[in-house]
Amino acid sequence: MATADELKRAAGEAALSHVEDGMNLGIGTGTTTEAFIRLLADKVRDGLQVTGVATSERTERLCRELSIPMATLEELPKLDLTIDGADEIDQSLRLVKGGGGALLREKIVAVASRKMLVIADEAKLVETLGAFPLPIEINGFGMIATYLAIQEAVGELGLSCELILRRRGPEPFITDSGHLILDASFGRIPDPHALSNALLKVPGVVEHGLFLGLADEALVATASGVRHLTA
Ligand SMILES: O=C[C@H](O)[C@H](O)[C@H](O)COP(=O)(O)O
Repeated sequence: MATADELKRAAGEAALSHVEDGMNLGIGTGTTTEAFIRLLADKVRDGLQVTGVATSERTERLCRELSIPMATLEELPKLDLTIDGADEIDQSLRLVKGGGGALLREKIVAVASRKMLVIADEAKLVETLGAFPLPIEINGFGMIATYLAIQEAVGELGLSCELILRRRGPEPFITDSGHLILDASFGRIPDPHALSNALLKVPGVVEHGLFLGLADEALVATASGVRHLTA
């Protein structure tokens, strides 16, 4: 029986074959992506030439520690490929992301990429999105007003959710871009597009963790091998 770490490594290893010499690569955030980064660093040491653009400060630090050449998105505004993890993946490759709080930069980088490849273990595959709490990145100004406006917007869709301010210890969690995160527990999200549109109409919402129509392919590691899914 493979452990979760072994499955993450298997997905990361499979992703390496999608990386070509000379690519400008968006590099995601999270434990699965970290397994990929370590394998990528070995390839770079062996002569593979890539330039990475990180989706978080945490990823930037790890890549630099491992001597992977890095650039900013300002320097490389168009990327060949982004490789990133996910918290949930449905059959249409719609995703929930942001468990690590990197959703905003992850989405900006994914949109700047010609292709997004998701890497994950099979525990991330779901029939319907929503069991994992949906991260909603909000501006700190008027937090309570934004909280109430989200509840109202969600209610208009006939949904209800528990909204919890993410914390790191006793303090609110602050994203790399200086915002807060509300984790929204829906149980299930019957219409992700409708929810996405409703959330983005709330002015205090900066971004949410629904990635719809962004992932092109996914490599999902299972006990019997890595499944290659396409959108
Ligand atoms: O903000 C974090 C990201 O969206 C991660 O890609 C996601 O939470 C999956 O992380 P992990 O590979 O650690 O399960």
